[in-house]
Amino acid sequence: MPSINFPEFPDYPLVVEGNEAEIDKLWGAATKLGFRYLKSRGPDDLLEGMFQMARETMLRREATGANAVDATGQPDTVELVNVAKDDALAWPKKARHAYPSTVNPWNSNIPSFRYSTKRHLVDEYSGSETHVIKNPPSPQEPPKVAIGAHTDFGSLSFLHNRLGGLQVLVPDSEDWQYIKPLPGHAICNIGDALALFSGGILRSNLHRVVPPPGWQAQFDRWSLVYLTRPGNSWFTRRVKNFRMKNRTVSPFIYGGITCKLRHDRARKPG
Ligand SMILES: O=C(O)CCC(=O)C(=O)O
Ligand SMILES: [Fe+2]
Repeated sequence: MPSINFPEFPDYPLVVEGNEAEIDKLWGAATKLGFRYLKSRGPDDLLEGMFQMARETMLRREATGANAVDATGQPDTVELVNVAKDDALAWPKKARHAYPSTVNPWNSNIPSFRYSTKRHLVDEYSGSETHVIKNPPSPQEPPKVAIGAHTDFGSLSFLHNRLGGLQVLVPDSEDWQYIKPLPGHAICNIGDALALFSGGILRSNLHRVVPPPGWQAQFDRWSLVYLTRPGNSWFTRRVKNFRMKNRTVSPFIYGGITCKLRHDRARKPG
């Protein structure tokens, strides 16, 4: 198996001070696995509040199985409550979506909605959102995959979970490995937008959620993930397809960077 630490714990104050060893650790985590632990400053009350909000919301409307988890079309087993950053910051005004009354009181309380960089200005509309996810114990043997293999669509994702079940595909292998939840830590991973912005140097790694291992499997698994996306002005724009060696190449501009997608099957250039 390739040697990779699962995952690293870069010490951010030292990174900011310019400590070479910690910078190397962060760089290694961002380029090899795309996942790392992040010491989080005690958001436990907030987490509990979000889970309670989602419990009340899900009592009104249960919906699972919106996505397939594998190539056979097997549906997922999770329930979600999603809150858009723009609505949270505009609350009690509506920015984009309407929510059940159980959601609104909590919307403006999420500190990670204040995450800000040049491409992620707090006041600029974007697709950033929080997902509160519930996966009930699986009645089936073997238990069903809860969320199928995927990469995250955004820049950075910040995940809080208490039970196991999150697995990453070990780079250059076919092995799935658990990422253990650690008290006082969030799990931070790189998504597709940051992988694109970096020209593929930063890694957006495949991951999935399976029912928690061992004795944990008897409990509902709750997790909260905040998915950041660049502001809407950092748009994606198709340029023009062209043919190359029997392939169609679709260049597009994303956040000012030109990227190229190659389709294996030749299509008529657009
Ligand atoms: O619940 C988890 O542990 C991970 C969820 C996840 O990967 C996602 O929502 O994109
Ligand atoms: Fe994910």
